[in-house]
Amino acid sequence: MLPDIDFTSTQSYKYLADHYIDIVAKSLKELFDADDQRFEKFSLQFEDILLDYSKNRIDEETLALLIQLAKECSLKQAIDAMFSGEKINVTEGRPVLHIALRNRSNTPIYAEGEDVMPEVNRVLAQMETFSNKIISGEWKGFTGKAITDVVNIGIGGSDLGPVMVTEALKAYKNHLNMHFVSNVDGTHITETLKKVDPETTLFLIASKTFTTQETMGNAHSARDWFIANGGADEDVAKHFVALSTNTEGVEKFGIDTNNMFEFWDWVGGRYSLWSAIGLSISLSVGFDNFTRLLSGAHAMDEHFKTAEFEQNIPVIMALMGIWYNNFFEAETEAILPYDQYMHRFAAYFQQGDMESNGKHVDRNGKHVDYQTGPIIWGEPGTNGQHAFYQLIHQGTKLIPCDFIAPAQSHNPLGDHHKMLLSNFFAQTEALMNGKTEEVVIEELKKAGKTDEEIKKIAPFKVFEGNRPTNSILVKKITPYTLGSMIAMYEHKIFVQGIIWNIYSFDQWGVELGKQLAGKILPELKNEEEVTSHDSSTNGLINQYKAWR
Ligand SMILES: O=P(O)(O)OC[C@H]1O[C@@](O)(CO)[C@@H](O)[C@@H]1O
Repeated sequence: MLPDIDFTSTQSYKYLADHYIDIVAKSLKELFDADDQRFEKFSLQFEDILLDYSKNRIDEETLALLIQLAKECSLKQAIDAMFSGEKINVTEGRPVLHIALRNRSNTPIYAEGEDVMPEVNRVLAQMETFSNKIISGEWKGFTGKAITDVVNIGIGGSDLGPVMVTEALKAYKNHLNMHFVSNVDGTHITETLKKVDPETTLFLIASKTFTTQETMGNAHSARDWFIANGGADEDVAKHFVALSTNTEGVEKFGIDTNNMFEFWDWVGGRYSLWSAIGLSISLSVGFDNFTRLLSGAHAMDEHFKTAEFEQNIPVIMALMGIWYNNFFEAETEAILPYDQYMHRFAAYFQQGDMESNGKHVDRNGKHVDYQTGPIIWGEPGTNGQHAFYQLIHQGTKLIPCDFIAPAQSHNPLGDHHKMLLSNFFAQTEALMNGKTEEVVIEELKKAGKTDEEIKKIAPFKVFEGNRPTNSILVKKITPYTLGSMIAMYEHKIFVQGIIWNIYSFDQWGVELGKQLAGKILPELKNEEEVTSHDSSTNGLINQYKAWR
């Protein structure tokens, strides 16, 4: 079972609260000036991934206390509980075994007493065979043509992972055109269908539950379009496949269960890209690259499961986050990949982190009296520098940032990669050191400014610095290293949930909005004035009716 510990009552928490007073009085610059071994002490390498966490507001005592906190929260017990298939998703009564989906060593992993690996491998084999048929052109549409376009219809974990990975691995993609439809806004499916030919398009209906309003709505519209453009009912099997846990729902929609790629309840939606939900990835970059993605994640799983906390990258990342979230009162974390292919990486972990740890009751159902999950956001560098770095550098909010960059580019064009990386290195240095008023004044004098001018402008040009960052340098973003990085963040999220004593694998918070939308939808289908809600909701609905 999961431990049940209030981390704020632990000894290390109390020591950390005291220690915070000391550490906050020291600037990062002072910490670096005092110890020329900081980089060596506060960086870890896992295969081709380097985590430099030395630009954090920590010293050796901080790290020791944070690790002690993890131990006092019985983190190892929790890790073992997940990997051994215990039902740690307690409110849904399920194990959490996305690690089994990428268990390339094939050691037995048990869910409810049954080794899940034979089924995992069956679906992987099905994905391989199908991917090869589509990619090779062996699979034909209803007019005998090969498939040229794949449309994945899904939302949340049935969309964000496939989108992020197919974008991040675009350098590996084949001839198939990939499209992703998620929003129930008719624009999304309409704009996509304009681009594809019913004779050569394959639709993947990706939905763990096969009940999600957006996905079912889009799937029915896609099917209607297919039939209206030459397809017949008997042709649906050649152009529609389902990725789901819900066999009955798939059959009810009218997809042949031979065209169903199954996954299981012990796979959370936001942790499902490793499952049949990853079929679009396999189609886009080939099954071999999909298995390399799995292998990279598996390697990180083994690291997470076995490494001492001091050497454990996901644990260290998690503890840095706890330090800022619960002691520095930072409310957000930015993920800033200096790689254009990784442009959806932060968006992916908006669901991954915020749907996992955006919880306000602990595992006893008691309202917490401390902060839990942070707000996750971010955009690729260098674009973010021209959008929100002003606030990160000179704003009043503390924003811990993860800077991510590949040493090698897939597109080594002229000096572009050196320019990109010069910014990657410079930003964390600038955030750490800032720029003092003395230096500002010196620069303004050199620029020939008068004392009067200097007096006016200098305060606006001062950078406090002392703004913490992690730097994650990866040799090259490949299917393998991407898999490792995704798993690295997944396990960071897990660790934080354990320390905050919350359940990270349910998502009851997404239900109320859906429930109320279900009540409002029929009200929108008539012309009557609506009075059943508060005055705001009534007013909005009635104005909509007047204007439509
Ligand atoms: O895969 P499906 O069952 O269609 O769910 C889609 C998404 O909807 C949720 O908001 C849950 O309702 C996410 O957790 C999930 O990834």
